[in-house]
Amino acid sequence: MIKEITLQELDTERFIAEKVRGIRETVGDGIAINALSGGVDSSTVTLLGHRALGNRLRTVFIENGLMREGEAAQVAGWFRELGVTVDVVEARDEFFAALAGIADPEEKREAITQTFYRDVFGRIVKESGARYLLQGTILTDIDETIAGIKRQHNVFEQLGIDPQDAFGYRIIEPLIELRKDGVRAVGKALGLPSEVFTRIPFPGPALSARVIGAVTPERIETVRKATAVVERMLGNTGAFQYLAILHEDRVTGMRDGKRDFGLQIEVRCWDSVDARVAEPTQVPFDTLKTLALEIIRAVPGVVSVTYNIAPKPPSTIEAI
Ligand SMILES: Nc1ncnc2c1ncn2[C@@H]1O[C@H](COP(=O)(O)OP(=O)(O)OP(=O)(O)O)[C@@H](O)[C@H]1O
Repeated sequence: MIKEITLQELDTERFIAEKVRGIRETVGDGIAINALSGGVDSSTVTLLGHRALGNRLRTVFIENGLMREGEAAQVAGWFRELGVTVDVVEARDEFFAALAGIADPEEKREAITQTFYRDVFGRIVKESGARYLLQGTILTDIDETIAGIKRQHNVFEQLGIDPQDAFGYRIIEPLIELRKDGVRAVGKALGLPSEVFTRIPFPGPALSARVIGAVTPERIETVRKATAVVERMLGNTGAFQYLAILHEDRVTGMRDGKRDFGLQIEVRCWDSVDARVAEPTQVPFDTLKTLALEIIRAVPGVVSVTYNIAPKPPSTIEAI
């Protein structure tokens, strides 16, 4: 049973000092590695690990072909400013090959987990000589995995997987006693820029969580373009999260005076505190209309844009 440290109990400087010491003791004079997505958790772990190990921590961003527009360069840029080198590793083909022909949401998650940890990351770890993986697992990830709400792709023990056997490395999880608010406080104290905190949540399976049905490079590109428009145009709503989903069904539309059996994008925008429950944001209708026109203009093949007005539950925030 992991003992929670609440935000009220958290003394950030003491926490950082203890974790830095712990990481140094565990890794000794070895090498550690970590996977950075640019989210708050892995960003905080990256800074903690660098404070403890300096260049003996290798930080990797995996270009899996499922991330948002310009994301790899943006994340690497933030960390360059902080003096941390991020290796961007190209692995698009491997992820798309693993996802080929899969439409079922759970199978997509599984294909991504396997490709990520066993194939791509497993290989990187082997090549690096690292014996330790620093990971940004937080208490909520554990709770959700145990409760069966979400199969987090960074929780192994609870799933009966021994990473040492399965992948050949030991895992260090310095944030495991914290929830998101605690992680933010630690990240801030370590000097993470506010852009990282103000980023909206983004799912582990990345844009593949927003493509209903088959995942192909073309379908991901469609949802990537729609996502860029949604993030640009709904960024000032103050909403908890906003996203675009590409549907499987095609619908009849009209483009340039001709019938066009085209694509359908669903927009979701949520008010929520902790993602457990959520209400659709009351975005002004004019904004929604402008958004729809911009998606149709910017994303080839789209003839229909819908807005989800069902709450969570029974809806979910992401599509899978
Ligand atoms: N493209 C990527 N490159 C490198 N690591 C990644 C990538 N996508 C996900 N990860 C890793 O997988 C972990 C779990 O991803 P998930 O999106 O579920 O994040 P999370 O638990 O909210 O954490 P974070 O806040 O760091 O994104 C991340 O913390 C990160 O270590």
